[in-house]
Amino acid sequence: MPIESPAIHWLDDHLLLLDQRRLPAHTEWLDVRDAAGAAEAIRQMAVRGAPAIGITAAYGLALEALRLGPGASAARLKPALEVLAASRPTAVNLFWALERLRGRFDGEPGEALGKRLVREAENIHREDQAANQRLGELGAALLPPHASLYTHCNTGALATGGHGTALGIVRSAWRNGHLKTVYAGETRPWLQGARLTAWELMQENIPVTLVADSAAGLLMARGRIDAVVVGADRIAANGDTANKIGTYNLAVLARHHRLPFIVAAPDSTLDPAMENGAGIVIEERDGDEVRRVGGTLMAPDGCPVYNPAFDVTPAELITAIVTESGVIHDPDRDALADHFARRPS
Ligand SMILES: CSC[C@H]1O[C@H](OP(=O)(O)O)[C@H](O)[C@@H]1O
Repeated sequence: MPIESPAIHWLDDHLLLLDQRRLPAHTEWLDVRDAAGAAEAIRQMAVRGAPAIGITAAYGLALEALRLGPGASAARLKPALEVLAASRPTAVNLFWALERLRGRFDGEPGEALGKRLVREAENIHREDQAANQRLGELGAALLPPHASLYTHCNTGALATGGHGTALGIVRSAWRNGHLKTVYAGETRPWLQGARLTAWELMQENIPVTLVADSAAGLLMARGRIDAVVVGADRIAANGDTANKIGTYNLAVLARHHRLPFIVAAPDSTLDPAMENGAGIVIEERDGDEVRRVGGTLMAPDGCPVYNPAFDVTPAELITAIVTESGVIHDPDRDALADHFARRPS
């Protein structure tokens, strides 16, 4: 008998929505009823994007407490915490969300504990939606009218009520007339840009052109890009930023072409305990994600593969980091003003 709770409905909606998009069959519809199910949804990337991963982990832990019912206690939830924390290593939002729920363990155990955890998971979800709306507005305000943006990967928009982080900036810029078009990098090997960003922007009639990742340099060299906008999975205390593999390449290209490179992420992506990017764990994923495209083998079967899912962009290559708290890192603030002043009107 499924446990009736908002968490389940949300997870079903989220996973179902991915399923309804008829994305290349990456995931059959996952039936999430407990922490192990939520961890599998995160591991399989049925739910992906740093904020969405944190929200799903929170709901997964709450589901576990509901499943335990009168027997729910901090001790009995420990294995669930561990299986969720082990699902993916790079996005700090996952650990931040679990810590938020751990902070609600004290007090009456049992059903009351389950209710407290559902409430906290819902708070995290709601706060993230508001944060992404706010940071979208703040980021869009950095852009000149009719900016052409380059995006990489996707930014968990689905789980944050359609705002996302970099996509939050895109949506706000579109609404206030600061957006001409978006060039969405396909983002090999998982193709978040092709499968999610292009899909989401077309749903909202926001001008988007899908490009191979390797086209980014030509677009910048030909003056087709005004700024690069990306999300983040973990931002160290000095501003070094982990994001989808290929982000660092774009930051070097943007610097060479003197283009603003903007990172957009909620405060829950900040990791003040991490001094700099050297200590950020980079997830390595299965080689078949590179060997195969849509399930079809494109490389010799068994060919050795190195498949890091993230890289780290040094703070000095980042023009601005935007969170709901504002522009919190702008070592190169002049780059924005300088670039946009140079643009032909
Ligand atoms: C605001 S989403 C942040 C981040 O998450 C994505 O990684 P993945 O698709 O592997 O979960 C990507 O790095 C996004 O930029």
